[in-house]
Amino acid sequence: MTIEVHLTLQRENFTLQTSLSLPASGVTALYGPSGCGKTTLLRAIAGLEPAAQGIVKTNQATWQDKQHFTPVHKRAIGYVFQEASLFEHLTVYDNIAYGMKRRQPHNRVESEFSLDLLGIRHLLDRHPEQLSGGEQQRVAIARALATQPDMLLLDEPLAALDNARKQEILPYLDKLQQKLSIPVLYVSHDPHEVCRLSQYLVIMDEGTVVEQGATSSLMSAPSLSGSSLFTVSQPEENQISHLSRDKYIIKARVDGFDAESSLNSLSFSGGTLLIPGEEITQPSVCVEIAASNIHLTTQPGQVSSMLNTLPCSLIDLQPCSPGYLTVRLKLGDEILNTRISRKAASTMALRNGQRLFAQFSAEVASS
Ligand SMILES: Nc1ncnc2c1ncn2[C@@H]1O[C@H](COP(=O)(O)OP(=O)(O)OP(=O)(O)O)[C@@H](O)[C@H]1O
Repeated sequence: MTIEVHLTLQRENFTLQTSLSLPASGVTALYGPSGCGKTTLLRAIAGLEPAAQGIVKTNQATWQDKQHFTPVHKRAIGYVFQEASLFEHLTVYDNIAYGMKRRQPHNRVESEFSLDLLGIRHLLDRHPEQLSGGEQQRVAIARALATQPDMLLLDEPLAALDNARKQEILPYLDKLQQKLSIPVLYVSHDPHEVCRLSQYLVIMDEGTVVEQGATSSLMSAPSLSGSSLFTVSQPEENQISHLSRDKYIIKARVDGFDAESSLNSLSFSGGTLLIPGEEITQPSVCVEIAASNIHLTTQPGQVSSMLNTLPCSLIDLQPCSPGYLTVRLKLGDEILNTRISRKAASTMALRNGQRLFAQFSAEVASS
């Protein structure tokens, strides 16, 4: 089953034109530059943009088509904005009870369940001003879930939080995405959040959908690899060092932890990754690999301080700066670039299509 969203909205200086078939469960991230129309799309799905024409269909109902338009209060939607916008004069309990009054007749999400899932049971008697920003957002999500929606819309729910508060709330969002049976549409500017929380990804630009697909495969799609959408660049000091400072973000599943050597083992399409440190408790994480940290060898068995040695194939070599070449590599489904001197490329007799081994260290990405 899918959610069908085919909408057009004409504003004076902006046109939204989207055609989407989204998974009816899990988290779909809407990602794209500021002003590309992410919020407008969420608002149109919620029925807050009556001028938007087209079709919005969920598993449960048709909210909009040529013949009819279900008003916003009749769409079974939970909507959370950047700011928690709780009722200041009400306690946490009463804020959530307010959501329960707007309950849809068919129950899908238990309020009790979301109190525990979001870790807010101990906050029920407090007022919003007695809560941290992260706690306020968790209450706002619980209030939205209390309406027992068929779909949860989260519009950059972490954008107003500082990094410490973001780190505090992310594990709750991890749990939410594992336990909720309803679909979640999650707007974000942040590739780390997209990678960590979503299974499906919609990339937008100028009111249209540029790409859509599984997050793990889209993040490394060749068509995006040059766009820096999912590479994290530090400010450039000079052009030559630019490439060597890029980082790649890969979504990996956590498979196990070896307590003796404090080593996490994770898997992705390219094989098994080893990451030292504390035990990772989430089921999946985003992993960063610095392009400058990728070393190439023609043999797998060479001893190295890099923990990971994975087979890859060389797609092509391009000149990038005097004495250097950019090497494009395919590692599982991922496409990664690294830089190598012309001299090393000639010593290793590198050629397109060659099978190589990439040695690198990886770390868990922090948002
Ligand atoms: N109420 C409005 N009236 C007219 N134009 C609007 C209105 N709200 C947004 N816009 C315009 O519509 C376009 C899309 O805005 P929207 O807020 O959907 O983008 P966004 O991708 O969510 O941006 P951001 O990431 O900065 O929140 C922008 O050009 C914006 O200026």
